[in-house]
Amino acid sequence: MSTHPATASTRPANSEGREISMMTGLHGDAEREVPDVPPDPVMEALKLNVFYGDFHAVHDVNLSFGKHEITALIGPSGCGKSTVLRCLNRMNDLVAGARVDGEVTYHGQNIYARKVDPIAVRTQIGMVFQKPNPFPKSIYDNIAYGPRVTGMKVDNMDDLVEEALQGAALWDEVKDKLKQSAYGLSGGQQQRLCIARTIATKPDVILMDEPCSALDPIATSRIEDLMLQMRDDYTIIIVTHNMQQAARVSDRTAFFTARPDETTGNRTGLLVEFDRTSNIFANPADKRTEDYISGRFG
Ligand SMILES: Nc1ncnc2c1ncn2[C@@H]1O[C@H](COP(=O)(O)OP(=O)(O)OP(=O)(O)O)[C@@H](O)[C@H]1O
Repeated sequence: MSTHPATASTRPANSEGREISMMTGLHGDAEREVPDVPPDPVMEALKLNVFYGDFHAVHDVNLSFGKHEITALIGPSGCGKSTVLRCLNRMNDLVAGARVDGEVTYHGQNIYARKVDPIAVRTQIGMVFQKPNPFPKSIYDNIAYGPRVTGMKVDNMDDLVEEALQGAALWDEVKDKLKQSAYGLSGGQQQRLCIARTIATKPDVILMDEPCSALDPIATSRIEDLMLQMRDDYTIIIVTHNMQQAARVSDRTAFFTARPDETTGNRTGLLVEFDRTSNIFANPADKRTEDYISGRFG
């Protein structure tokens, strides 16, 4: 099993690589140089295990998230992608019966250490959900809400709202209707509003849990463009079922699968392979990755 990019050069070549790469629309390293290992890791998961009650949902995950990179978490349904993502900003604290073992570090500090405030963690490590979930408030108040409730020092809220909406590529579409309800926006606009709401509190890392799964292809494409723009300012970690999307936007990909327990049949998620996205799609090290990305299972 290869879970480290440094092993990439020792892998056998995959004769199907070119075909898979074309199938997924992979942009590859030609557009961006992706180093062998995640640069200046902002976050790391170290021997991460997650349980829901007695159920061992995720086994021993080690991952490193490079600064200003987009990392995609992919794999078949139930392999623990969203569970891992939720551990990265302690969202699993809010799930009854969930227990996390191991460490998640943010700039070297374990976010599960006793003295750490989970609210502060979620301010630094923001999250965008699968379904756009604007508050039943105006566009303006959706953005201003986070800074207000977290007591952020804001010199000029109008400027902050504009900056966040600009950052989410929504400003031009809403600048004349900031006081109107966010519910009047299209699904794609609502999702960009949720991204603007997340960036308004000035996070460092943005977690995205299938952010485009409720959107049409045009809205999806706008969000993907936005992610690529945002990469200059944020570290982004995305769960996606859409392999083309992982190939189009991410620098690095982690492929997970689920292994059934021989006695109980319970399926525990595990990391199979973590590498540069170009390697995962064109030259995967593990047969399970190759089978998945070429559509042979999952
Ligand atoms: N709140 C919960 N309580 C109990 N079990 C849960 C809970 N959330 C997830 N699970 C279980 O943990 C396992 C991993 O689920 P998770 O949603 O993380 O997988 P996933 O790979 O993101 O799946 P999908 O692609 O279908 O969204 C599954 O078996 C799921 O049923």
